[in-house]
Amino acid sequence: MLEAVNLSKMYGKHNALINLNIKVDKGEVYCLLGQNGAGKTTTINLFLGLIEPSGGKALINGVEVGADKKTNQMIAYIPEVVQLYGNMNSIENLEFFSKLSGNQYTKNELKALLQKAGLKEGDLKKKLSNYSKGMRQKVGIAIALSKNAQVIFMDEPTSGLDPQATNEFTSICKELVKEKKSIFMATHDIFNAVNVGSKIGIMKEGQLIHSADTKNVSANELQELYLKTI
Ligand SMILES: Nc1ncnc2c1ncn2[C@@H]1O[C@H](COP(=O)(O)OP(=O)(O)OP(=O)(O)O)[C@@H](O)[C@H]1O
Repeated sequence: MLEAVNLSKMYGKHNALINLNIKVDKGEVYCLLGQNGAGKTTTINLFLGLIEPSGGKALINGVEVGADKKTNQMIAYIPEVVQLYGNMNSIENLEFFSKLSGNQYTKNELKALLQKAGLKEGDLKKKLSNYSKGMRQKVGIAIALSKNAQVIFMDEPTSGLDPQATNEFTSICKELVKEKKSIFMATHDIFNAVNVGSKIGIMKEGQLIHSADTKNVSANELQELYLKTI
């Protein structure tokens, strides 16, 4: 699970993140909403250990994210556009990236991970240069699975996906939740946030203005709240 305790970040004199306090348990999906520049990516980067906080702390499974990068073994990150090798197929890409994180899998295990992430058998041997954005994202999810990451961070995971790919993405997230993974995503997609999220936060100018449990809010209500907030 992940936790932010009074997590803050200043870039020079600019307060990009102000005293963020959140807790995401195992099997929960936290969706962070907010306009461009609200501080979503800054929050993710602090959890990834790519930048240092100006105050407070970010914790993964109770371990503070720090210079020793110990927490990096427990997490995976799926960016908006998953960077993969276009001249290799999905099995080769997964083999390469899983080796980088110190894991060795047989071809059958690699195939099973890719299929678990939602790729069809017939697509596994196609070169990545022929993959759609949604298919690349599935390879990203397979990489996260191969790492056995307990916490998965995602930046704008449904942007640019068609409704069917978004639907597939939602189903895969629900499967990950069944395996007690924690997911933290920054998104502008209110409908998907209500659909896949267990908790939602709305951020404005570096501050978390609203938090809600998705059980208690509809997409329309969330949209209204979001528009009022920003
Ligand atoms: N490296 C940096 N140096 C200076 N200011 C930065 C830096 N990175 C981000 N900022 C500023 O911090 C604020 C928060 O940016 P951040 O990228 O976290 O927003 P965001 O919510 O992820 O936006 P988007 O939806 O556009 O990705 C913005 O005002 C941004 O200009």
